Amino acid sequence: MKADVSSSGPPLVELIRISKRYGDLLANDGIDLSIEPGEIHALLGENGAGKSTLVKILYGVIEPSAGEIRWEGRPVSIGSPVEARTLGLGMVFQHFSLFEEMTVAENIAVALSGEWSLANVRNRLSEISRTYGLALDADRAVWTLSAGERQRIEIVRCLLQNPRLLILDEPTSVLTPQEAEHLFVTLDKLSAEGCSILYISHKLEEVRRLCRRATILRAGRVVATIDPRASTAREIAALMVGNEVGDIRTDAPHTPQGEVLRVRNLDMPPVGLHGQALKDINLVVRAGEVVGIAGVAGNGQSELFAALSGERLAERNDAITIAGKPSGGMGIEARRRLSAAFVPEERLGHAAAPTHRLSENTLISHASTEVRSGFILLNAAKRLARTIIKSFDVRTPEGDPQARKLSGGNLQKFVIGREIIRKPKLLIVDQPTWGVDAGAARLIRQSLVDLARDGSAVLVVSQDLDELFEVADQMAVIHQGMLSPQKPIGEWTKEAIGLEMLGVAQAQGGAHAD
Ligand SMILES: Nc1ncnc2c1ncn2[C@@H]1O[C@H](COP(=O)(O)OP(=O)(O)OP(=O)(O)O)[C@@H](O)[C@H]1O
Repeated sequence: MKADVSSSGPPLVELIRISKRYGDLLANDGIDLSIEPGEIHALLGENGAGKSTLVKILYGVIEPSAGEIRWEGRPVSIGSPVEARTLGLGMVFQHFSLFEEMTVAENIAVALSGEWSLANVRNRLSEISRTYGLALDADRAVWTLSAGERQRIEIVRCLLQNPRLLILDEPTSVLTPQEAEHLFVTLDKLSAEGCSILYISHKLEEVRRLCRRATILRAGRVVATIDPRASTAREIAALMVGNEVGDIRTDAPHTPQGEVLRVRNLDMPPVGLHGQALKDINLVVRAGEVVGIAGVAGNGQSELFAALSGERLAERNDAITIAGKPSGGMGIEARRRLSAAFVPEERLGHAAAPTHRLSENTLISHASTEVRSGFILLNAAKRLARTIIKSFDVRTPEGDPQARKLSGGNLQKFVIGREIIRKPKLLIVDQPTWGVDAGAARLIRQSLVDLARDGSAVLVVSQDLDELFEVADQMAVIHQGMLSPQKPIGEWTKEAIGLEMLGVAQAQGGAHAD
């Protein structure tokens, strides 16, 4: 099933024997990759395989240690993102860099650093919106927009510069299924017009839908270039990790016990001008079960996490009860002492201190066992870090590296492992497998299910519906700070969830049969 994408002229871009060394680690090891004009080319690989490194080299963010880049057959050196854009490269990053208070048109004009007048931007914006089906209102302030609309701003910003190659890094992780489908139509159109696309994703079904060629990296090297349509998602995942990726086991009998978390009529005002208020949240998580919270990003998930973890305190102590104790007014440390553990969405900065070593990062949630009379037990911290690394298959560039040196997915495994290894009575985790490859996602999901089957209560907030259907016993949907009734997973359909996500069910008085 070798891929075949033929074209008469030279490829648009060729990466030849690209290598990047970090100390002893070869993050990219002699990578060859070529992209034809108009091709949608997938770049796949498990966490830490070297995808971000390669794309950063192509976009001029980091310098390769060796190798050559050719653009339409000519050797080029891409020293900065500005040079990359001049050449015809556009990149849509996972994290958007937009100014909340400014309008769509102002944000685009600012990003183009004065090359375009506001009037020009507005004209071209409506033209591009129409041509590519990227509906955007030039005068809306960014803070009023969904993640999908924000992503459209970034795409339009790239398109205004007529890119020849568009790089997209996990673009659908912030989108609803409908928005993702819409994006695919736009990408198909761009490709038909001759714009090439380099598409990084861990979602193999969408890669099969979109791409005719995929380059698969493992440990910094190209292990295969395939036509993804000729393989199943499972076969591609096996190529990425070097062995079979199985399904998760959830078959142990599900017998939930007593309540570990009870949320009663929780209200919380918004933080700042554009935060989301929480309105009359009710929720129960019992020992032995996983409860999922679905919803499109920005509907109050982070506010709910802050309220449940104690990063923000509730007005009423009895609004939140953990292990039988009213805890609404308790801070995070006091809640941890009730055997609760928390994994926030943002792993670097929030869940882990970037410039601290992994052993030091264990202190964030293990201080009670690693600090004695004010002294840090460094050897204990190092031992613990080693155990987490081993049990959760964290691939590290060196023995005890700084957190920032881990690839995104590997840091996620470390942070989740650090909490699960405590065997907490209650685990609350926000977006557990965001940016994580298929093998690691399976490991993380299995650990969550196993923790619940061992008697803990687990609350998973996730935008990934497939994930929730895989791990959750009960589910509720959050929309504009309100939570739908919680129901057993078998009673939900994707359609009913979609209606709750859009708030249609609430407007109709509930699409749920409770
Ligand atoms: N600044 C750095 N210093 C040392 N090692 C680094 C640095 N940046 C990345 N690495 C290492 O390079 C390897 C490749 O990382 P990279 O981020 O390219 O992987 P990736 O395929 O994008 O992974 P993910 O899917 O998790 O984002 C990893 O082992 C990572 O730990």
